[in-house]
Amino acid sequence: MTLNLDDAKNTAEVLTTALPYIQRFVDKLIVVKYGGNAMTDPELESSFARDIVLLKTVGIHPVVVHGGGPQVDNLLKELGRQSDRIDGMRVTDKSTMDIVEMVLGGSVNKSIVSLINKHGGRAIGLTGKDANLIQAKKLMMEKIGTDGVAVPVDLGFVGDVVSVNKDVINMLIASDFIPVIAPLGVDKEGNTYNINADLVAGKVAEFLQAEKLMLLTNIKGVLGRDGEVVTGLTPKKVDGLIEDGTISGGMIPKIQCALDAVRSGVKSAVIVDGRVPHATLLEIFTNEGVGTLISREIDAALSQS
Ligand SMILES: Nc1ncnc2c1ncn2[C@@H]1O[C@H](COP(=O)(O)OP(=O)(O)O)[C@@H](O)[C@H]1O
Ligand SMILES: CC(=O)N[C@@H](CCC(=O)OP(=O)(O)O)C(=O)O
Repeated sequence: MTLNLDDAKNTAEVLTTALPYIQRFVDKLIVVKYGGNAMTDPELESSFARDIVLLKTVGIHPVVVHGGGPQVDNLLKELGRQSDRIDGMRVTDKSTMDIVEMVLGGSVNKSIVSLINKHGGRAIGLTGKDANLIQAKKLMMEKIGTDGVAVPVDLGFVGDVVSVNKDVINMLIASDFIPVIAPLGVDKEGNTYNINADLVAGKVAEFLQAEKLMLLTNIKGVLGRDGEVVTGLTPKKVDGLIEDGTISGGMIPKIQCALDAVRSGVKSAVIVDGRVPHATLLEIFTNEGVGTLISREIDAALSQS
């Protein structure tokens, strides 16, 4: 086979374009939240796995936290059951918890691990229960009633993250593994909790002081009142958009986690369209990125207003 010089030049150009980004992120930790809605197409799943392997190969350290809400819904449906959601959180009774654990800690976790390993990575799957990775407590939620008074809402075995055992993750990274974490947590009494995966990803990024938190989902970014992608988000703006119903459902915990993460020291958080092939690479290796960026600079400057 003869070398096509034009093709080779293009390839070389693409590779050298990536160089400053590789230099910027080398040895840094990037937490990638892979949402259940982004796991819809085998080709996209493969491109995600290859992106993760590529990052690791060039010396960047990805930590994957995955969701799987739609996959849990599917099994519940097959079993003739259903569960309610309140502000994006699944109301989780004991038997729903068993199903959530089976799906997230079982089939979803293992299929991501297998795919990354198939592409040459060294992924290791774990839930927040392994080595007490994610210490949790019952999530307390309140809703404002029509009379303006806050009333407590019981979501069952839904957890909030108390702490993340960063030593376990750092040890895995030091041994060249790619941690793939299912969003389950455990409390001091040994109770298992179902935790929103965005929340887990945000806390993992925070405890590890990651360079970037990337939330992959099935939409081009945070959409405003006219359906446009919103930029320059401030806590105040976000509150307004939630209050008038522009931001709803699963986007509520997602945007709140992104804001919390940057306030707690993560350099930037981005909500990325996981339906774009190689979204992870495009986000890291281009200036434009492919989603709604929340950076510490924007947050600090705009939250004054
Ligand atoms: N203002 C908004 N901008 C973008 N998405 C929104 C907004 N409000 C609600 N959503 C919904 O949030 C969804 C993303 O949350 P979720 O379904 O939990 O995703 P994932 O499974 O990737 O975590 C979008 O697909 C969209 O339907
Ligand atoms: C409490 C709660 O809602 N937990 C989620 C955990 C999975 C998740 O967050 O999945 P996605 O990221 O794909 O939405 C659930 O049971 O669906």
